[in-house]
Amino acid sequence: MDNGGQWKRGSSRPRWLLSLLCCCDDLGRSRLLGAPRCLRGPGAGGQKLLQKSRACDPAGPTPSAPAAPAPRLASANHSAPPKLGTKRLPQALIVGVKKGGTRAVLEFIRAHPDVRALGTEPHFFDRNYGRGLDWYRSLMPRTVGGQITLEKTPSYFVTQEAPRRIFNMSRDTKLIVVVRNPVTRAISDYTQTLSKKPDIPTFEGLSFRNRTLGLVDASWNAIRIGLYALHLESWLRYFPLAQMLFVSGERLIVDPAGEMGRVQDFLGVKRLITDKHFYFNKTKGFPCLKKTASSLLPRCLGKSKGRTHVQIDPEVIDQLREFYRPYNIKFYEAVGQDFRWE
Ligand SMILES: Nc1ncnc2c1ncn2[C@@H]1O[C@H](COP(=O)(O)OS(=O)(=O)O)[C@@H](OP(=O)(O)O)[C@H]1O
Repeated sequence: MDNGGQWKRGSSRPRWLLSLLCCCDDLGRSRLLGAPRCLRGPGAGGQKLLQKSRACDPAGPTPSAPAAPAPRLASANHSAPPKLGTKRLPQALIVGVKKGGTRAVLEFIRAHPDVRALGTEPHFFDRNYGRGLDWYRSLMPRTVGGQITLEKTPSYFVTQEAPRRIFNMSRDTKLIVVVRNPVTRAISDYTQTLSKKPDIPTFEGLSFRNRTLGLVDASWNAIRIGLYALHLESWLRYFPLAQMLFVSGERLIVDPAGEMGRVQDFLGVKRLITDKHFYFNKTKGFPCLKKTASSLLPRCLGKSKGRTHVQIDPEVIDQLREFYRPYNIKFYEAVGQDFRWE
């Protein structure tokens, strides 16, 4: 139910004014100056980079709007609306973890007027590094004044080279890591893979090198990603802990405003996203964004977020919980936060 916004029918704003105000972002949304939003179809919160931008009429879906011709601008060469702002390299990144709740954090924080975020995952610091920083910058949304540019690619957290590469871009980059109980995270990850490849072996089968001996296969990605303490070590070689924020994926669901308050403080922006922005959608079973003056429809995340998980043998869950316990404790100690996954 990833609803896009749409402009009110019967708007009295003339079409030429809309065309000046409406700059569709990567999700087909217009955000400037409380401008109308471009119509967005289901699933338009596209996860894939470089997929073609959705066609977006800058005037928005206004079939009943008066068909007045757009007034000519002073200079004869100006057929396109002026582009406001500058594309900047991100000052903050959501670096992980996959299936932690990264999309929720991104969508919630981009409701803030001082934050502009790329809606797709650019995978620059893992897969696309060879394309260079200019390419990376060109993907970014335009920002004005002190607005923060943000992107999220959850695989960065487990990419060995990512910390050094990000440090080389800017040692001041703020890093957000959304973490979740590694056992639930692994099941979520597996559930997603299974939805695309129904023929893969069972979760129970993939989790162990030898199940009878209780030997967990830590080389399986779904297990490996949850070894947060190990991955964290690579980041701490380049960044101080104070430059990292660890968001609880569990609290993000029960108290989105609380976790988003921490995110806003960390980014140094005013706490504008509060409990007034959220409602609990019973059908979805998750918090969603309420409609606001600039976002005319309430918005839940898409169908791939909040899926029903595959049923896993409870004994296997216990074995994995035991397996992760020492890594979790090490992680709590390193970050100074108890996530209560035990
Ligand atoms: N508000 C809200 N709505 C829907 N889903 C929410 C929300 N907050 C957190 N979550 C949890 O986010 C999980 C998906 O995590 P990610 O967005 O990091 O996934 S991904 O790595 O980008 O694929 C997703 O995991 P699953 O439940 O396993 O699907 C959700 O539990």
